[in-house]
Amino acid sequence: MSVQLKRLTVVGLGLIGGSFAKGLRETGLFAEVVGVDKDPRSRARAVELGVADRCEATLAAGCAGADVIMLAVPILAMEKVLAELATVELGQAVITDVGSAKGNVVRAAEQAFGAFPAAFVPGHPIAGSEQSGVEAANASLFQRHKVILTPHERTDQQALRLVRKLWVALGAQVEFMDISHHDEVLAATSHLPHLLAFGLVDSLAKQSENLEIFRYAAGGFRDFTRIAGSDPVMWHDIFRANREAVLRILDIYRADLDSLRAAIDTGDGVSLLGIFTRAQAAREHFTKMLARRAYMDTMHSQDVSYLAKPGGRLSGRVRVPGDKSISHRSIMLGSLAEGTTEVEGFLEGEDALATLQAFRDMGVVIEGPHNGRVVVHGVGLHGLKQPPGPLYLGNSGTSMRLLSGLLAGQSFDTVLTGDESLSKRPMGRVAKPLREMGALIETGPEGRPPLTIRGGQRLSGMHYDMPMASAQVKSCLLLAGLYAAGETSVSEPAPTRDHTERMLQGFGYAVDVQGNKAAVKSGGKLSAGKIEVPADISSAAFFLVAASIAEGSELLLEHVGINPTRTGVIDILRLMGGDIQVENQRVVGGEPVADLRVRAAKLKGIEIPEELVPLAIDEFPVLFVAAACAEGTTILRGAEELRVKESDRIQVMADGLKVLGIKAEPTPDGIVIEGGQMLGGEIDSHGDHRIAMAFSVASLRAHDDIVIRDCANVATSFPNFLGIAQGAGIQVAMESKA
Ligand SMILES: O=C(O)C1=C[C@@H](OP(=O)(O)O)[C@@H](O)[C@H](O)C1
Ligand SMILES: C=C(OP(=O)(O)O)C(=O)O
Repeated sequence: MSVQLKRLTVVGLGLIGGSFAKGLRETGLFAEVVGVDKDPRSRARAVELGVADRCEATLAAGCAGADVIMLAVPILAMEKVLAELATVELGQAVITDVGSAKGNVVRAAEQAFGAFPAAFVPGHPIAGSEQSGVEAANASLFQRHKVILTPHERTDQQALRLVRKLWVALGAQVEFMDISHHDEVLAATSHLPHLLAFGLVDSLAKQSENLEIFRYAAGGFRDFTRIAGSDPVMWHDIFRANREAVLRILDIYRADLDSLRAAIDTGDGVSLLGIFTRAQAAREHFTKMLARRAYMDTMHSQDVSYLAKPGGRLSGRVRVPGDKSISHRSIMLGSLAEGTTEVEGFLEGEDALATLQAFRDMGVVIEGPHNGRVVVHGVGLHGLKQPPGPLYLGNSGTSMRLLSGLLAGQSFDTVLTGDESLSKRPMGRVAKPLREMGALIETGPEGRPPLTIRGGQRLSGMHYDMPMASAQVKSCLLLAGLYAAGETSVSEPAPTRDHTERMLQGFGYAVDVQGNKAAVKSGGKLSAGKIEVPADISSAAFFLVAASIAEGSELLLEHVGINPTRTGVIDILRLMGGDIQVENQRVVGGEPVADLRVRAAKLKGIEIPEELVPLAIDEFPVLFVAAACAEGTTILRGAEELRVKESDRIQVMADGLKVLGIKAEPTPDGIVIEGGQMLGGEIDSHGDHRIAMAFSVASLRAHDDIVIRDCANVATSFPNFLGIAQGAGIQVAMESKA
């Protein structure tokens, strides 16, 4: 139990000061709460309303013997109050404030006290309301609101801890920020929007036909101008207090407004679309961020977990989302092409969206995605622009590796970053050959992200013999080859997915493929076209295994891409005794597509042929589940690449299968799995989407519930996995936290 403090003094009994006083009074942290206000009516009301125990008219009387003094006066009055406070005997009192700009308060404190007082903790609660005055005081006003504390370098740590504790006691979320950064951020996110709202309403109101205008002013006007109803005096004060920061952001906005004007004036539709699509995406991102915060609040930042109930049977027809590899490439090549590329069936998963956002950041106008439809306004091979900051690629290895090749040939520098999993994945495999071509690339320790790629280098074509079978490395070098002098060729130790080669050819760019070698020459151009993305066989794989292992199942998977460099999962399941029929084969946009009919079958353990490994590389987690349901032993070799995916998929799957009671022994380059009866248990997916989905499928043959932890990343490759899985007959759902 902490000791009760003696006295809190709140100077200024408006909405914020009154709410602070009332809230803390209710916590009982202080023996006494004293209010100071010039206005006798506010003082009387404060006592009547239980905001303060007593009130005083002067600082000297109110602050005597205070442990904490909160300054909640209007921001322009702060200077005067601080000057007066400096003349009062303050003892050990900690001082804090709630001003919406911090630089001016800090300067006023320095001036008043000679030097910034160590006991002063500047702060700013981001909470307000259209109401004002002590009558509006609300003890829960700050609950779940952010409070930004901007300690000065002289601020005492103990004082800071105390002020933080008070805000936390009021239910606020406390964050720390540098003083000038606070003022810049608030100028941009709060002050500028208020200025625009006040300005627009005034500007329209001054028009002679204003009555007519307002009569037709509907939702857009109302939404945009709601904040023009705020307190004019308070805002007048804020713009004077935060003058510099507001002017800086206002000038930036004025320049952008001029560009908008010019685009309208000249009929430049692509620029307008660019601005609107970028804004819409940013706004959506921001809404999600806010929603996630709200969600974390109530859920106490727990992970997303799945609960899979044992048993089930699959039936019906399923169309899984679009192919991830092809979706990435549709954005990349569409951006580098000349003309407009229309994409259908685009995967709206986080990985492909990370690629999309990266190209938006490099100035490409991209419409959508809307129901899988994306329109990319290509800028040509040399039309990308330097992004404003690092390109954040989330969980996506494909984005980072392919982009590194493409960016090595640009005239500008870029930095590529990713989430915790991507930050551990090896990038030396692309950095090394790119450097041999003349690229300048810095990596983090041990060749891991972030990658800094220096622009303006002259790349030379070369031949590279890949030490591992990797479509990402191959694609990376071919993309760099578009910018390298002469010919760039790559040979691979085993066939890997060839979507880059196919799509380049589809865009009219010559790729010379001879056996295991692919080559491009620079100097060509890409011509935009139409792309139809088939359903992703890597996502379909969960259902191929699910229907194979669940007795009595029959399922039709529609419109699945069956590019021969991707069909290892079908071959392996068939070797295990699986019953899969390929129906209605056709070629769509240069990629073979079919419907896959799968029926339950008695599976048997096999030695997986090594040449099938790269052709089923992403499907092994769920194939291991098939092996666990098969009779006998399944042996995998030559698959060490699985150890450097989103997780170490050999180890993580072995650990999970063991939890379920299956004998699974990892080897350096594979695994040995004995088929058997799966029990239930709790599995850690290590944030790996394919592990989470694989164990959801395992539940069909488990004896008990399977709880799968850390499943949020399923959205990277398979949005709405739960909905589709449930529809087909797998009893998996988000675990509800009772
Ligand atoms: O080129 C691609 O789109 C991919 C290639 C594979 O990676 P590697 O090249 O590392 O094997 C695969 O695992 C990944 O999901 C997608
Ligand atoms: C390995 C995968 O993706 P990436 O390398 O793009 O992260 C995957 O989706 O299984």
